[in-house]
Amino acid sequence: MKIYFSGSIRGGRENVEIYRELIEYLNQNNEVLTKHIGDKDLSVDGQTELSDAEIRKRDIDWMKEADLVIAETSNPSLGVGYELAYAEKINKPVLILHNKRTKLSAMINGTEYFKDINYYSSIEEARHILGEKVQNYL
Ligand SMILES: O=c1[nH]c(=O)n([C@H]2C[C@H](O)[C@@H](COP(=O)(O)O)O2)cc1CO
Repeated sequence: MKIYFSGSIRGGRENVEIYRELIEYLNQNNEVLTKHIGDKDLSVDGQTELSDAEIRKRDIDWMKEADLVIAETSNPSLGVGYELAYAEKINKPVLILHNKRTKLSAMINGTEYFKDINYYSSIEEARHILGEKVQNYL
C-alpha cells in the first residue's frame, strides 16, 4: 500500500525521531511516499532545493497517488492541517496519530470525516496502533 505520511516541518522538528521510527516501521510492508519527513537532516527550513510551489505540487500528486494518509498531528503545523483538509476534499482515507500530552485542534477533532483518530503515549503504542489498523485500509 502507498502511504502519504504527514508530519511537521516548518511547524517545528521536535518530533522528527517519532516520524523517523513510524516511517521506518510503515515502510517494512508499505511504500511511504514522504520519507523525507523522518529525515533528521531536514531542518525547519524545509526542502530548500525545491521551490515552495514545487513542494506543494509534488505533495498533492503524492497524496492523490496514495492509498492512505497517516498524519502525526502532535506538533501543530499549517502544512499538516492543510494536507488533512485536502485529503478530506479528495476523499482520501485518513488515520491520525496524536500524542496524549496535547489536545488535538477542534478543527480536526470536530470534523466528522476524521473518524480514525488515535491517541498514544509512547512510540511502542503508536507502532502497535499502526500494526493493528493499517491493514484495515488494504
Ligand atoms: O519542505 C517541505 N516539504 C514538504 O513535503 N512539506 C509538506 C509535508 C508535510 O507533511 C507538511 C509540513 O508542513 P509545515 O512545513 O507547514 O510544517 O508539508 C512541507 C515543507 C515545508 O513547509
